[in-house]
Amino acid sequence: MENKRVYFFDTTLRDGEQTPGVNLNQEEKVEIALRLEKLGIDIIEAGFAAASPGDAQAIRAVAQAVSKPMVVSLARTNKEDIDAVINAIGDIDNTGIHIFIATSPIHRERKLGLTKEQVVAKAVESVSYAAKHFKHIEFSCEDSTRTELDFLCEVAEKVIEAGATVLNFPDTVGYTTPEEYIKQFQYIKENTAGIENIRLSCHCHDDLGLALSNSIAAIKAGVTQVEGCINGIGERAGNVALEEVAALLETRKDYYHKETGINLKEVARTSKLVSRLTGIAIPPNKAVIGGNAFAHSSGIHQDGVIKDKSTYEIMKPESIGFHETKLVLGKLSGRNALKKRYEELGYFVNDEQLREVFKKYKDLADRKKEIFDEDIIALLETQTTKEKHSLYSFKDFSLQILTDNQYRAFVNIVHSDGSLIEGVGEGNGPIDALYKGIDGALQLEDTELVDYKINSISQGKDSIGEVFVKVRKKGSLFQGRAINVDIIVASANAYIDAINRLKTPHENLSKI
Ligand SMILES: CC(=O)SCCNC(=O)CCNC(=O)[C@H](O)C(C)(C)COP(=O)(O)OP(=O)(O)OC[C@H]1O[C@@H](n2cnc3c(N)ncnc32)[C@H](O)[C@@H]1OP(=O)(O)O
Ligand SMILES: CC(C)C(=O)C(=O)O
Repeated sequence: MENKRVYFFDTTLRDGEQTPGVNLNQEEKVEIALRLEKLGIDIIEAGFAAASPGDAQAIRAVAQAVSKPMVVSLARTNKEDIDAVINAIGDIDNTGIHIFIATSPIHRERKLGLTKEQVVAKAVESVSYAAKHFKHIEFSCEDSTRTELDFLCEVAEKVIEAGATVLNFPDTVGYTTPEEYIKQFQYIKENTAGIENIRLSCHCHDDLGLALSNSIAAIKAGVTQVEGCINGIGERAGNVALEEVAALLETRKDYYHKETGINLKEVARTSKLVSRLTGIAIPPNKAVIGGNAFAHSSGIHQDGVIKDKSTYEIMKPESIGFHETKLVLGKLSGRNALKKRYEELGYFVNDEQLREVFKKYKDLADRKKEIFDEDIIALLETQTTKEKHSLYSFKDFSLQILTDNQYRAFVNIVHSDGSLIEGVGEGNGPIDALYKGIDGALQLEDTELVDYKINSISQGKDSIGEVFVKVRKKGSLFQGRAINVDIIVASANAYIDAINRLKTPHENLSKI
C-alpha cells in the first residue's frame, strides 16, 4: 500500500548555515531547534560535527534540548568525521548520522579524485562503521542528479547492505527537472535490491527555481522524506523552503493525499525567528510567508476578497500563523475597498459621499505612493467641510520669482455661480504672494491673516500637508483648513475655506 506519511527533515541548522554570511551559535541553534520541534519537524540536521568543536557542541546541545524530533549530524565518508558525530551525540537517544559522498563523474574525477570502486568502498566502509553506533543512518549520493543511474543503484544497494536506513538522492546543484527526477526515483526503485526496506529522501536546491517542483515530483514518485530549510535558505540559491512544501501538501491534499506531522500554524513564527537569527530578510513576495502573501492591492481583487476571501486566497492566512488578509490602498484600489477601510476606521459614507471622496482619492493616489489611514480620513473630513462652504473654490495658480524672496502670484478662483475671478499679488515668499493674489481677486480689504500652521498628516516625503489658517474681520475670527500633497495648493484652499466662512452669513458657519 502507498505510504501516505511524508517525513520532514529540516537542515536549516546545517545547509541553512551554509548560506553566505550566516553563522549560528549554540544558543541560536537551540532556539531554532525548539521552534522546529513545535512546528512538527521529524528530523533536525543540527550541523556538521567535524566542521568545528563549536558546531559539535551545538549539535549536542540541540539533541539534549529537543525531545520529539530525531537529531542528526552530517559526516563525510571518513572515520574522523563519523567519530566526531559519535562523540557529539552518540550517547543521546533518538539521534542518528547522515553520511554522504559525491557519486557524479564530475565530482568523482575532479573533486574527490576517486574511481567508482573507491567511492563505493568508502561509502560501504563508513556506513558499516557508523552502524556500530547508530540505528538511524542516512546516506546521501551527493550530486545524484548528474550521476549515472546504474551507478546510483549500485551504491544504494551496497550501502543498504551495510546498514543505511534512509537513502537520499540530492539534487545538489539544482540541475534536475521534475520529470527527470521522477524517472530517477522510478529507476532506482525498480533496480535496487532492498530499496523497499528503507526510506527514500529528496533534497533539492533552487538554482533554477525548481526546488519546490522537484521536491513535490519526488514525493509523487514515492519518496517519503523531504529535506529543506525554513525560508528556503541554504548554499547558493538555497534549498527548498519547507514551509512551501508543507503548505502545498495541505492546500492540495485533494491531489497529493499525503499526511505530515507539520503544525502549519507555527510556520510564520518559525520563519520570523529564522529570518531574525540568520539576518536573511524574507522577500515580500515570498510564497506562503512573504509580507504580501495575503495582501491585495488592486480594486478588482479587493472587491472579490471583501465579498468572499476564497476568490483570491487559496490558504487562510490564520492557518499559517500570523498573517491577516490585508487590503492595501493605492492607485489601483476601487470604491468597495475604500468604503470598507472607512468602515473599519469607524466612518460610514453614503453613496454620494463615496463618489465624491473617491475622485479625490484617485487624484491623491496618482501623486502618492502609499495611502495611509490618516490620508483618507483627511480626505473625508475636508469633503464634509467643503460640502457646507463653497461660495468660492480655488482653481489654480502660477508663480513668478521676481527677486531673491519676492514672488508674484496669478490666481484663478471660481465663484459658485460658475464665473472665473482672477487676481494678482506680490509678496515675500510664494504663500504671501498667493494670499495677496486671493485678497486682490476677492477684494478683501478689511481682513487680516492672523495665524498660519502647516502639519504633515501621514508619513514619507510625499506625505499630505495640512494647513490651518485664521482670518480676522472686524474683530471676528474665521478658521480655514485644507489638505493636499502640494502645500501651496493646501495653503490656497485653507485661506479660501476661511474666506468662504466669513463671506457666507450662514448659521452653520463656525465663527470663532
Ligand atoms: C553538498 C554539501 O552541502 S556538503 C556539506 C558542505 N559543508 C561544509 O563543507 C561545511 C563544513 N566544512 C568544513 O568545515 C570543512 O570543509 C571541513 C572541516 C569539513 C574539512 O576541511 P578541510 O579538511 O580543510 O578540507 P577542505 O574543506 O579544504 O576540502 C574538503 C576535503 O574533503 C574531501 N571530501 C569532500 N567530500 C567528501 C566526502 N563526502 N567524503 C570524504 N571526503 C570528502 C575533499 O575531497 C577534500 O579532500 P582533500 O583535502 O584531500 O582534497
Ligand atoms: C549533503 C547533501 C545532502 C547536500 O547537502 C547536498 O547534496 O546538497
